[in-house]
Amino acid sequence: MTEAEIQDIVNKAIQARERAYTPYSNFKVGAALIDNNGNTHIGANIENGSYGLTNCAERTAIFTAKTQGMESISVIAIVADTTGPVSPCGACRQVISEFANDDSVIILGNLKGDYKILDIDELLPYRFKL
Ligand SMILES: O=c1ccn([C@H]2C[C@H](O)[C@@H](CO)O2)c(=O)[nH]1
Ligand SMILES: [Zn+2]
Repeated sequence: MTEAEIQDIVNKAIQARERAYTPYSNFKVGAALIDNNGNTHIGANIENGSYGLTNCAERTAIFTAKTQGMESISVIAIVADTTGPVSPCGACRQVISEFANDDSVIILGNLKGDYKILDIDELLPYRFKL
């Protein structure tokens, strides 16, 4: 990916983050995903008063994308207001793994513009797969 392409998808994740519903943690996360068809999808974390029903930003984006015809993830960018690049939770790593392949580009960022790029083996080593 070019630097401009990286910035573009990270910016979309930053915009998606504004849609987060976080009355309990006040920790907003945004995600933007480009699927194998070249379509872009966004997601934000949606919390719930029962806490455990909270949906993370990455999973919101992935479930939306799958519903709209995604077969695999080409690129996913995830951002939060963290000191370094955001680190996705274990559940989200497993869900990303379900739709990732060896070429999937996973961009972890923050609002300051720090980012790191990983592949799925780096994000979730020795992952469960049927
Ligand atoms: O990978 C993650 C980890 C956490 N969160 C959200 C869930 C919750 O709303 C808030 C605090 O855990 O951050 C995400 O969106 N993605
Ligand atoms: Zn998560």
